Amino acid sequence: MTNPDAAPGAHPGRETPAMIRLEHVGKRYPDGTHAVDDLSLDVAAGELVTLVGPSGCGKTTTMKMVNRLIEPTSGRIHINGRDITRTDPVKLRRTIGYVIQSGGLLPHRTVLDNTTTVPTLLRWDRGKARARARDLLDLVGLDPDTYGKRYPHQLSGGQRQRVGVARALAADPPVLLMDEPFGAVDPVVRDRLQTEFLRLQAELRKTVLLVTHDIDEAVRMGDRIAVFAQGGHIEQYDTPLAVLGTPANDYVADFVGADRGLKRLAVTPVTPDDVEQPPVVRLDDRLADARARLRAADARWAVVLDEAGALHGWYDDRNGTGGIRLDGRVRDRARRMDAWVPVGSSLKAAFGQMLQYDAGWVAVLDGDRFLGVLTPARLHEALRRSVGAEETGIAPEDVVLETVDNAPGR
Ligand SMILES: Nc1ncnc2c1ncn2[C@@H]1O[C@H](COP(=O)(O)OP(=O)(O)OP(=O)(O)O)[C@@H](O)[C@H]1O
Repeated sequence: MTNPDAAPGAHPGRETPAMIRLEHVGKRYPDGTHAVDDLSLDVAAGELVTLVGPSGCGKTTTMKMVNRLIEPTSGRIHINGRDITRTDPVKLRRTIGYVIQSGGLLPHRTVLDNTTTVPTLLRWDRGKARARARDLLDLVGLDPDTYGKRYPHQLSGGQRQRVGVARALAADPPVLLMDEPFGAVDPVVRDRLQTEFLRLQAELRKTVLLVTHDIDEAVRMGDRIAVFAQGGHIEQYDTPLAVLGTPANDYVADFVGADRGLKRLAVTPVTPDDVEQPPVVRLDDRLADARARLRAADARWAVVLDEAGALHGWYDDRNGTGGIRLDGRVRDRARRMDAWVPVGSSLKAAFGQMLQYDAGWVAVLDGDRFLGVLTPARLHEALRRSVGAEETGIAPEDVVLETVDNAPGR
């Protein structure tokens, strides 16, 4: 299963031919350090793979061998079927976007000039290169008129990172290498940059290798995660759900942390099977009719939709009619409620909405269509089902749970 927060079209790679293939790759530095050892890895086109592990375990060395900033001492690396040792390294690097932690911008060049670096090296027409750079700055959330003429020191850390991403994408490379790209900014900015990059990736579907030492970032960003250990080998290479659900060994279990059950919230999607159906009334319904419907369903509250069928909020019958005439309309008693998530969002996003709105449920929508509500009990069930599925190999929807009483509207 792919990461629900990750790019929708990005797929775990087994069905499609690899865009990046490492075959028994090793790197021994001249001083004898064995940084990478017999490492094999396939990354499918359009897939985002995170390389995660503690400091010094060979993640950066592995990544730099893909654009030949470092030469392997054994093994083969192919990009799109071509052995990269047969490609001139300088030419190769112009076809691979590269984003590093500090942004890696040239300090004496403006943001616009930094962004046009690779297209200029590729001898693009100047007008075309600048137009492309402006589009990309816009895409990464920087107004080109405001920021294009600034120098890197006139930007915040987060803005520099955005320019770094725009620059890496300028020549439209199929492959993007990102080395701790969000490492130099504070957690709030990092979270925003991660979200923005995932949105961008959903559109661009680049083949991405992203190095991080942060398991949360690896889980959030990756379609698949490669967990590295000291000595430069991979202990597990799988989807975030599988790595969190069934760590391959004690090392991986230790690395992903004791709270891996919680981390699964971020990678388990809300499906239509998870929602329940409380009674639904419309703003224009008569209160008497709404009450009758609630009574018939033995429920205390109902979801309220507006005339167009969009979520408005809820109607609570618990306090009786309190003197309000029953020939009134639901709109007289309805309360607004903005807690909702699109189907397919992560359970974590749904839980976040519940907390933000202090709500006992969130509506789940498919486009504008109301599918039902997710309650804390249902959320817990979905999480347990996903753990059960991982342990038993059964599809999540077929996992049988001993359920708690969580009937809607009660
Ligand atoms: N030029 C070099 N010469 C000798 N050893 C090196 C060289 N570059 C890196 N190493 C060693 O190779 C190992 C892997 O380094 P690498 O930078 O790939 O790790 P990493 O997982 O990216 O670490 P970090 O998260 O700290 O960046 C380390 O032990 C490091 O000290």
